[in-house]
Amino acid sequence: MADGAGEDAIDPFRDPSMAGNTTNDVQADVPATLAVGRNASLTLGTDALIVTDNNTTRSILFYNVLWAETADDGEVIIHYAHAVSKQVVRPQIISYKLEKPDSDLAEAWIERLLEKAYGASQRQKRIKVLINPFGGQGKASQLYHKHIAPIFAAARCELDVETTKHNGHGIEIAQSLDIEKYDVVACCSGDGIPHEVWNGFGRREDAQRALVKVAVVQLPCGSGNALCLNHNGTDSPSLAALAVMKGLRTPLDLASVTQGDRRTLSFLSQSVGIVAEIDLATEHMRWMGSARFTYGFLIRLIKKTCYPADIAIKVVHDNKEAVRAAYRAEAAKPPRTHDDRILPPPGEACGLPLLKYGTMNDPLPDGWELVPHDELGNFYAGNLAYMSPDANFFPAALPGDGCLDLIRIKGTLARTKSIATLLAIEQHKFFDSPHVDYQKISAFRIIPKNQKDGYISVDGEKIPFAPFQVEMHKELGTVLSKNGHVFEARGV
Ligand SMILES: Nc1ncnc2c1ncn2[C@@H]1O[C@H](COP(=O)(O)OP(=O)(O)OP(=O)(O)O)[C@@H](O)[C@H]1O
Repeated sequence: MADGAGEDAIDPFRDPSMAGNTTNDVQADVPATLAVGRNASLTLGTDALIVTDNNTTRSILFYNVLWAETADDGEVIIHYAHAVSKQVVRPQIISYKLEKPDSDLAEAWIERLLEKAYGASQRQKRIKVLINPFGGQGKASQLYHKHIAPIFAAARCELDVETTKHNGHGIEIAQSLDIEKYDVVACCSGDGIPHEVWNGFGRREDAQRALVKVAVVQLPCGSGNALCLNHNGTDSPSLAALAVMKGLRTPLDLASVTQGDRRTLSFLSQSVGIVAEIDLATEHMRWMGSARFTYGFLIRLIKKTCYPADIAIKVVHDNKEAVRAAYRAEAAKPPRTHDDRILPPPGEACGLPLLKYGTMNDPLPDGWELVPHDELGNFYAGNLAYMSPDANFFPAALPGDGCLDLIRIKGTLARTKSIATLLAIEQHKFFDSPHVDYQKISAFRIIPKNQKDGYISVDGEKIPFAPFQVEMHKELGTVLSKNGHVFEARGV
């Protein structure tokens, strides 16, 4: 996973005026170097701020610069995230007095620094922080105060912190949130709170405005932190906080899941079969962290179980070559610098989009065909790539292609082959495994059969063991991500 937090050993003598200069005309005459004391200077390099002080030179990546300002006495103060280890960054400050006081010059230079530090990412985000005190091993509050809040504060964000009080509280908070006051809802939790927040937005009369306007991000404080892994490329709380500070607004497809009379929004996955069972039947083993998924898989494999169902699928790309081509076409595009979706105006009624294919209660849509899957072992539809830190289950997944990636694996597969298939995930050979059926789809209906009871997982939450239907909504939700258009996962 890429991680841009380390202080690079870039060439400090590279001419900063030669490359990567994104400054506008107003700033063109601002010098790159600020003389700060007889033997010290601050220089805006290509990727980093170069600090020369008494013959020592070091660089601070622009990515790590959180804020800069002048103090009353004219001192230039720069706040940045300092890497104290591979997994932890902490805010630090450097401050220097200009050799010749010139507040206009200092302000202009700081503006240029912040432009390089933030690029297309919004500065001083207004953030509603939600902390789930029961997320993961119950340490969300501790993690927030130690690793996350200091980064947000150093970046001069406006923070409004609330602790969730009960199951479903995230839905209530999002449903009544004054969305004009916030740019981001940051969930210090597992994947459960983002799921609730998007569902809370989905219940509003201005659902589409809320879903486009307010980005939902996760700071990894739970046992399942897929949202963060995929968009920030890390499950370290402080690195994720830094990534969120620098995150680009990125549209994310969301799916409607209908079952009975309920319509739920799903951002992560829907599963029936072995993965659902592992996800839901091993909740009591949360203390194991993500290892519980591997453990659960091995235990269940011994049984070699089939989960028969009738399935209808609306296919977009029906074979691996077409899936790979779609992925590569998107990955080849330059990073997104702006969000070009239309934001419905405030006050306009804009509830969730209508369902193109109706609900599970409607007759099968025209052209759909229910196909018996009597030997089904795993039906797994994913919207993101990583499902857990070592599990890039859906390497071809894309945030805004309007598709779910669908994996089907037979339950009759020999145990040795099943284990080889599991191991193939970490070796990045899963996608090409001949035992894995992989497609991109826009909707499906699944009707489990010949089983009294079982597990169905939507975003890691258990839903009743009954038929359900899913339909994708292209770019309905919004996240912040490192590169704006593909996940922080190895693709295909
Ligand atoms: N104060 C609370 N008391 C009890 N449950 C809560 C509270 N706040 C939030 N929850 C619930 O905790 C559940 C799990 O949350 P979260 O995803 O943050 O943690 P997690 O450890 O990663 O769990 P999971 O692995 O199930 O996703 C959510 O369904 C949420 O509604």
